[in-house]
Amino acid sequence: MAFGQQINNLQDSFEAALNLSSSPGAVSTSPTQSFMNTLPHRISTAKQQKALKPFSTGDIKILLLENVNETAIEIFTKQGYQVEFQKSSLPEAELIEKIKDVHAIGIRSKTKLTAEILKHAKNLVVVGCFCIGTNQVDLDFAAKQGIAVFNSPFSNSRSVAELVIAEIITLARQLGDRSIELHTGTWNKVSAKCWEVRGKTLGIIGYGHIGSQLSVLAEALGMNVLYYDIVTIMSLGTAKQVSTLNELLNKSDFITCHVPATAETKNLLSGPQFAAMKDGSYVINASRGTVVDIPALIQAMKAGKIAGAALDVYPNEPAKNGAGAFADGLNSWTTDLVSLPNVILTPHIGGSTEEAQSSIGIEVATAVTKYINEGNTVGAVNFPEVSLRALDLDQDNTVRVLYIHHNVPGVLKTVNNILSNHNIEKQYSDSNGDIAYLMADISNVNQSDIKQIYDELNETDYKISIRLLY
Ligand SMILES: NC(=O)c1ccc[n+]([C@@H]2O[C@H](COP(=O)([O-])OP(=O)(O)OC[C@H]3O[C@@H](n4cnc5c(N)ncnc54)[C@H](O)[C@@H]3O)[C@@H](O)[C@H]2O)c1
Ligand SMILES: O=C(O)CC[C@@H](O)C(=O)O
Repeated sequence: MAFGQQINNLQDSFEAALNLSSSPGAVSTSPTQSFMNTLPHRISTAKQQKALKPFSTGDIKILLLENVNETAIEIFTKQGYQVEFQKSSLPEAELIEKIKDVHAIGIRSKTKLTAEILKHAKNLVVVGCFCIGTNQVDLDFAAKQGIAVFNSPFSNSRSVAELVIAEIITLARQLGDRSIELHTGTWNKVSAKCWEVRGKTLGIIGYGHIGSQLSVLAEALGMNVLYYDIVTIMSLGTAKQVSTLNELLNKSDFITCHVPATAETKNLLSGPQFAAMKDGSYVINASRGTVVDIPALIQAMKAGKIAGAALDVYPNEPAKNGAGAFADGLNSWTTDLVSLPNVILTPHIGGSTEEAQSSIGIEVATAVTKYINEGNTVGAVNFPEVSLRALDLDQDNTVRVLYIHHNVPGVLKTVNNILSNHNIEKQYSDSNGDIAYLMADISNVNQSDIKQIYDELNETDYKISIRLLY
């Protein structure tokens, strides 16, 4: 049979498989003519690594929201994916409409991918969070739907740490107030309650990527550094870990939060914690808006207990830029907060630098592309991390099986019964809680073998989704 004819038959059999399946990932398994037309060319370049494609790259639809960096757009466009780009996040109803149709979505911190929204995402294979935080995505629900989620764990850490350093000095010198006064014509040359930061103590809550980077910068300014974390972490420089949050609060002049949004960190700093701080201390939060109880902070500032605060994050944040967006309608305490002296308010820009955004764009877009094209989940935050070495370009009768399933006894036995009728070149499987993921390269298969493998896997119990790459 001529090669072109074989390819056409293979395409038909995949399209048939597609029509038979009802799994969430099934839409992604069928090659189309445009992809198939590129195959003879790719195969003729012997001894290079084979570029696996899930189906026609031109059919892959990616929705990028929240002004994701152009480096990501370039990477996706080079792959031939269809990219839709929006500067802001979308209202829920519009997001639900759009998400029904896409295979990948790229977001930052504002887009909430709740179970309610993800339920509509029948074709969605992967979410790219172009940021550090992933609390805006229902990670468990996504995993149960067979949707892998990737983020960028540290590309903007340095930017946040630098912002916090700037804020420490800004608060200590009341720079925000002096600047606002002078902008409105008031000359107010004062030194009362303005301090050097040298010799002061910085208390860092959460000594991860950002907290530890900040520790190094603060020591370079001559500050003493204490930190509190739920895990024991090696200190950098001469920083010291303390064993209780209260100890940190009692001993620090500046307290800064760098923890994720979790049930445990909700209102981590509230009335009792402000009361435990030294008189005249300063509070900084560039982590998540849930971590600091802002009405309690307002009270502590009004009582003169806290001398200043810098906030970059809020429980509710506007969906897009614009005048009037930050108001009592969004957070009821806004008027009270903005009227306090020595409060620095920034619109969630801790990670917003050219350097950070461009490297996040590259990092997350590359991870998403590798998952779409190769099934590689290294770096996924809700999936087991599995990777198989690439196929050689001349391995043209090989199919890569990606099988996402519930982690229950007996599944692998069933799956390997199906696969073991063929030559398994290599195979790797891992689990993460309830979700397990198997990658296998099966060689010497023809189109009817591939269709059979697909159909049989599709019938297995506990399957979540299947993709076949070749
Ligand atoms: N403002 C911004 O633009 C911006 C930018 C990047 C990250 N962030 C936020 O900052 C957070 C921290 O970022 P990171 O990269 O340093 O994260 P990380 O995961 O590297 O570090 C977080 C640290 O917090 C600790 N921790 C968790 N729960 C804790 C608790 N209850 N008490 C004390 N410590 C606790 C962890 O053990 C870990 O060491 C992110 O989760 C993200 O939400 C904000
Ligand atoms: O860019 C953003 O929207 C989020 C930045 C930051 O909070 C993060 O989690 O990386």
